[in-house]
This record gives sequence, structure tokens and C-alpha cells, in this order.
Amino acid sequence: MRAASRSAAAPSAARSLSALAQAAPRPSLKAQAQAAAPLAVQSRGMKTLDFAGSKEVVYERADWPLEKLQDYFKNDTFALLGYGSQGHGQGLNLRDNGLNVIVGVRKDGHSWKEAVADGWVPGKNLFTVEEAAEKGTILMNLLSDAAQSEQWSNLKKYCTKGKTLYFSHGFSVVYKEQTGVIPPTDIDVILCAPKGSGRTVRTQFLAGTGINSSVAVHQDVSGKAMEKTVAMGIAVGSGYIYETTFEKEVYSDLYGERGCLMGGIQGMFKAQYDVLRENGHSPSEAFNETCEEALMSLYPLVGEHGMDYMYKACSTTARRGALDWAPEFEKANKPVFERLYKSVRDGTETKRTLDFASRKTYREDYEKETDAIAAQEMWRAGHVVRGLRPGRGGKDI
Ligand SMILES: NC(=O)C1=CN([C@@H]2O[C@H](COP(=O)(O)OP(=O)(O)OC[C@H]3O[C@@H](n4cnc5c(N)ncnc54)[C@H](OP(=O)(O)O)[C@@H]3O)[C@@H](O)[C@H]2O)C=CC1
Ligand SMILES: CC(=O)[C@](C)(O)C(=O)O
Ligand SMILES: [Mg+2]
Ligand SMILES: [Mg+2]
Repeated sequence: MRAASRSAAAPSAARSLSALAQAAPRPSLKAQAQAAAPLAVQSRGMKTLDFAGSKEVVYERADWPLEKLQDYFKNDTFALLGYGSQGHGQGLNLRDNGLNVIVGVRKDGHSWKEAVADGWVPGKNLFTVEEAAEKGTILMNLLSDAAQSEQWSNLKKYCTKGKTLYFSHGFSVVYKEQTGVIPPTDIDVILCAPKGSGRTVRTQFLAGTGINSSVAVHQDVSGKAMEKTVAMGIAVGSGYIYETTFEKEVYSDLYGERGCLMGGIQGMFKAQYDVLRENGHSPSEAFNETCEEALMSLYPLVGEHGMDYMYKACSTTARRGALDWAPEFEKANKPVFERLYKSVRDGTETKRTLDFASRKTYREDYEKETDAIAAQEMWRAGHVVRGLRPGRGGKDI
């Protein structure tokens, strides 16, 4: 099966969206936007903004120009342990930002080959996990969450005084009873969690934008842990950064990905598609009316300008129905989301992940399940529909 493409065309998508924004200004909403303009109080690189009535501190790239970042980290070696989606995105962005980065992965494994293909050189800046952990001053634990737990007994000896332990998820530290990951008390333990796929951490950085990230501090031994975390967040290519805790990050992250971001969207698309098919609609019609229109026409409008804008860009007929049915869907889904949040909080979700992803065959086992999604009629139809997009010459990419 295809791996998520590293050359995804995010820059052109971003360009076409901004062209669209220019072509379709929303003058009637401009006044509203100005009225609701966030109240910015800036002090030493942080801003307190009003998010729809709640005040939150945010940090932006503008506060950390490249020279300041390079100076801040001039004595550090970032040891990227693991080279999956995040290792790839964060590592290449750090490298492009002129910082001193090395990668640590299993010799000759899948990630090793990917790292070599991305220009990391064995013996120069590509090492085994242990070698990189020994050389690094900032240990970026970007192994899979299951591997973080499995490898902890090897790794903890490298977490020596003066070093920093970095995560992109609260999983290992928060669910310590399940993972066994209890960092030594004499090091800084920090988190920067990009709120998007590592693939887009890279493509958006290249496009000059950035994925938003949350940051948190679990242990502050140096007294500078938050400042260092924010600087790292910018260095790995974030857009804006907001503060959280390890607990809040892991609860919201596990919940979101199982919900609207991934699990929920597949379930909702599938249910809608199946009902259309059961009522005699063709695969073309069912797929276009469920997925293609959502992803290629309507959802990008929501992303660019908000839900109200998308509603206003659709017919009065569509608007009437969507306004009436949205609360129905909310009501039907709310209990599922409540059950999901509880399952995250009580450790059911992390336990299931650890059990599954610790299997030797985890890659093949996941592959079988995602292949089964690709084999659903809906996504087989989608494969054909994508090939028919103008310019693709009949081929899905
Ligand atoms: N994917 C994403 O976009 C996001 C991920 N995160 C978090 O970032 C962290 C990294 O996730 P992600 O980038 O997806 O990576 P993956 O979960 O895909 O993990 C892949 C890495 O773990 C290594 N690995 C797996 N098992 C072992 C093992 N037993 N021993 C040594 N290495 C092993 C793999 O090496 P090998 O190839 O050799 O098997 C590979 O380098 C996680 O904490 C995740 O929750 C946060 C935000 C988004
Ligand atoms: C991409 C991301 O942020 C996820 C969905 O939470 C993840 O891959 O774990
Ligand atoms: Mg996430
Ligand atoms: Mg996640």
C-alpha cells in the first residue's frame, strides 16, 4: 500500500486557498471580524489573546528569528530518536533551520532506510538509538509510543543531568503505570506536540506556514524549561504555539484522532455512503456526494473562512437543511464522544495501543486493517474519482 506521500502538494493547496480567499472576500463579515479582533498584549515574546472569551497565552514564530534560535541552541545537539512521520518532519525542519541534529534509529530498519533517503549520513548524523541518545543534549523521544515504553530501560541511562528529555505526546509520561516511563528527577522534561501529521509539519514549513503545536513542561530543573520548549516548538516548524499540560495534551489528542480527525470521519462517510448505495445510487454519485465534494469543495472553505462562510457559499436550500440537521447529528454523536473521552481517561485506549503496537507484526497488522479500508467500495470508487480529476490523466496519485 502507498505510504503517506512526502511530496504532498501542500504549497499549491495553500496557494489555491489564498487565491480563493482573494477571489471571494467576505466584506459583510469583515466588520464582525474587526469587532472580535483578539486583544493582544505582548510581553517578552508571548501574547495573551482572547479566544472567543477565554484568555490564552500564545507564542509565534516572529518572536524567534532564525539567528536568535541558532544562538539559543548553539551548544545543543538534538538527538531525534525515531524517524516516523514526526521524526521526518521535525528533523528536516530543525536541519533546515541550521541546528545541530542527529538521528537515532534501529540499524537497517525501515526508518534507517528512510533517513538515508532523506540525506542523513550513517556515522555522521545517523546513528543507532543508543549512540544518538549518548551524543545528544536534547533527547527527542519520537519513537512510536509503544516503542518508547519498550525501549525505556535502554534509554533512561542516557537521560543524565543537564540533558533535556522531549516528547511530542503526553502518552508515555502520563500513563506511567502502563508504560513504565518515569524520567529521572534531575532533567528537564518537556513536550511540543504538533497538531497535525508529521508530513504536514514538513510540507507546511516548506510552504512558509506551519502546523500549530501545544507545549508543556513536566519537569523544570533548569528554570528555563518553558522558554526552551517554546524555542523548540518554533525550531521544529510550528505555526503558533499554545500552552497545555502533559495530561491535557494526551487526553485531547487521543480523543481528537479517534473522533472527528480520523475515526469519526471514516465512520460518518461510510454510514452516509452505504445508505446512498442501499437506495440505488451509483458509486460515482455516492462518493461524490459524500467524500469528493466534502474534501475538494466544502471543507476547504470551512478551513479557510469558518463554517458560516461555507454555509453562505451554498444554496439557500442546502443551508435550510444543514441548519436543521446539524443539531440532530450533534445529539446523536454526543454520547459517543462522551464514551470515547472516558475510554481515553481511564487508560483503555492507551492499553489497547500498547498491546497492539508492541506486537512484532504491528506494521503488517496495521497494513491489513488499512488495506481493508482501501478495499471498501467507497474508497475503491474514490480511487477512480481521484484519477478523473483534471490534470491527473486518469491516474490516482
Ligand atoms: N504521526 C504524527 O503525525 C504524530 C505523532 N505524534 C507523536 O510523535 C511520536 C512519534 O510518532 P510517529 O512519528 O508517528 O512515529 P511512529 O509511531 O510511526 O513510530 C515510528 C518510529 O518508532 C520506531 N520503532 C518502533 N518500534 C520500535 C522498537 N521496538 N525499537 C526501536 N524503534 C522502534 C520505528 O523504527 P523502525 O522503522 O526501525 O521500526 C520508527 O522510527 C509519538 O509519541 C506520537 O504519538 C504527535 C503528533 C502527530
Ligand atoms: C497527526 C496527529 O496529530 C495525530 C492524529 O494525533 C497522530 O498522528 O497521533
Ligand atoms: Mg495529534
Ligand atoms: Mg496522536
